[in-house]
Amino acid sequence: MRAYGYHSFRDIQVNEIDWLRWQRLVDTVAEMFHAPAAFINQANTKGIEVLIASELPTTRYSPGHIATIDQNVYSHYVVQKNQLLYVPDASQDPRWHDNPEFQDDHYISYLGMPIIWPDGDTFGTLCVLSDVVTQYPATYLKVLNVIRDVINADLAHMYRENQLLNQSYLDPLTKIYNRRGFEELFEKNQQLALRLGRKMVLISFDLDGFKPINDNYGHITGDKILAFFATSLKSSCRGSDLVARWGGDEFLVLAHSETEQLENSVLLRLDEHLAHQNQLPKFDYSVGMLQLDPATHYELDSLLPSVDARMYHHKRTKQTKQRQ
Ligand SMILES: Nc1nc2c(ncn2[C@@H]2O[C@H](COP(=O)(O)OP(=O)(O)OP(=O)(O)O)[C@@H](O)[C@H]2O)c(=O)[nH]1
Repeated sequence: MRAYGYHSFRDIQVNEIDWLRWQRLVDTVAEMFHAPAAFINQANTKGIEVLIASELPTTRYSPGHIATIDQNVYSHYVVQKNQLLYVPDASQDPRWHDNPEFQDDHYISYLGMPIIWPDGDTFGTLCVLSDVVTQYPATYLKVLNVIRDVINADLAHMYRENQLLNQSYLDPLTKIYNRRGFEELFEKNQQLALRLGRKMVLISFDLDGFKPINDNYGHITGDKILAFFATSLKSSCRGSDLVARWGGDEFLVLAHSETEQLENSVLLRLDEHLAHQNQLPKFDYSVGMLQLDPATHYELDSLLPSVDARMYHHKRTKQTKQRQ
């Protein structure tokens, strides 16, 4: 089965206030259904990811939990069919006998509805799971439907607001975020990393000898190099990473780091991109990196001198080697 190619939620800004409202909705759903667990899940390239989980001791999955694309979980059905699914008793329904939610975690009943992006794609699910056989009355389904409509409306609002913001957040030459966009989205990404317990890494890039390139080949070629570097950098990162032109020939990336080697793989992919072009003069870059701990709240201003110092150290090391 193919991964869902939908937008990542991390591409759009979510205010803490929206998170809190969604948390209240999910907790209310669990309470109303007397259910041990309720969730808002997102279908993304990793599978089905829990975004919001009911805050109950009986809720077995936390935000960030992922059911991969090959696991036969209930929400895949809702997303793929884009329709409601009610399973009152999975033990009576052979479709679910290999579902780990049922087999391993004993969630025998499921009621879920699709949440929809404003462009019509399925965003994910609002769902209630139970460890006993259920027989929900029709009014319960109606109420869940109304709550789902509220979430759809919230999502549409965030999406539109984001589109407007994005216009003032983009650098016109390179079409990646500008300084303002990076500063604003840094905080949102930090909140999300904290919520999902994810490490992040801040990476600073500066092109080497860019002034002589401008002087020798002209400003237009300089512009093309900046645009090419930005595109290469963006495609070397994941959709959810924050990639920005900080100014001039300086770029910043804030990457969600799930594996220790993430930053190295970004650089490997970037070098591969840069090596596979022969239309523009060859150029190189210097890079500095800083690991961010999810439990610490950082101010961007206080991180920049450290990450820049690492980048300049790299630049000086290369310059020294070249002189030898
Ligand atoms: N073509 C072009 N050049 C730009 C743009 N913005 C800044 N620059 C030029 O980028 C150059 C950056 O110069 P420096 O910061 O000294 O960098 P450098 O020559 O790469 O030197 P090192 O960083 O020490 O390797 C300056 O000459 C700026 O005029 C732009 O939008 N387009």
